[in-house]
Amino acid sequence: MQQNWKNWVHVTKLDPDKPISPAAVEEIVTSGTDALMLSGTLNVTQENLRDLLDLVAAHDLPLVVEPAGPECVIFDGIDLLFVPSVMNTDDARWIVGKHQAWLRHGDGAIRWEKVVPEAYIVLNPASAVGQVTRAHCGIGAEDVAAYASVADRYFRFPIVYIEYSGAYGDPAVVRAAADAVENAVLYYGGGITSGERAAEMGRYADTIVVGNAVYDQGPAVLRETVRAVR
Ligand SMILES: CC(C)=CCC/C(C)=C/CC/C(C)=C/CC/C(C)=C/COP(=O)(O)OP(=O)(O)O
Ligand SMILES: O=P(O)(O)OC[C@@H](O)CO
Ligand SMILES: [Mg+2]
Repeated sequence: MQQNWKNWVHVTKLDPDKPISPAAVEEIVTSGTDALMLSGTLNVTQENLRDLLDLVAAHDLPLVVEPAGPECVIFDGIDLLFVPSVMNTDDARWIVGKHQAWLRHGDGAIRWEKVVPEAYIVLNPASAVGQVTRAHCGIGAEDVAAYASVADRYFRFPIVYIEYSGAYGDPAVVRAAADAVENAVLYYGGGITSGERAAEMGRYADTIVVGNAVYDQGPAVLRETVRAVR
């Protein structure tokens, strides 16, 4: 399970800050998605994370937690911990500072075999992640490609994540990132609300992430996005 993540083509991102019914969970886990990622920028706590984990744990899909800070790190009951660093911010807290604090003040119980670092390139200035990290979102395809290349070839991040959270991105930007990345797995997330959009971004990204649509349109949308990238 722990190495297999490189083969995922479709990931569903669930937000511990949003309510979800057991019926919706049932529809999500049977949609054909490869894994569930539990993540959000705002209002994620150990408590709401645990509550969501309790709802999804009975099913045997891989479970990933993607923490927005050291306070949302957990290891029990999950398969992998995807830890972001934001490439396109000037605020070093979001590149390495939170990580230093995590190791400095943590209890030393980091399960490194579960940790997968992610290089985020944040491109929607209206998203919570864009606002919180003060990412430079107005950059062009060549800038994005250069960040992707630095993340992949220099820092050797195993994942490069093109993040438009809440908005559908520019396929030309994702294509430029795909051309630039040699070894990393390329993630795309943002505004995937249909099979068409899933297919378009899935042409360039190795793995697509569907988040808000599950809540805004209902979990039925997952099946068509899964079908589009298989
Ligand atoms: C050192 C540790 C353990 C963590 C630090 C992690 C860092 C640097 C995070 C920075 C980027 C970030 C806040 C990532 C969270 C994952 C993410 C992008 C979730 C999606 O967020 P949105 O959809 O914008 O937010 P809401 O869903 O909360 O509105
Ligand atoms: O919520 P959406 O817009 O689908 O974005 C998915 C994910 O990339 C958010 O971190
Ligand atoms: Mg979100």
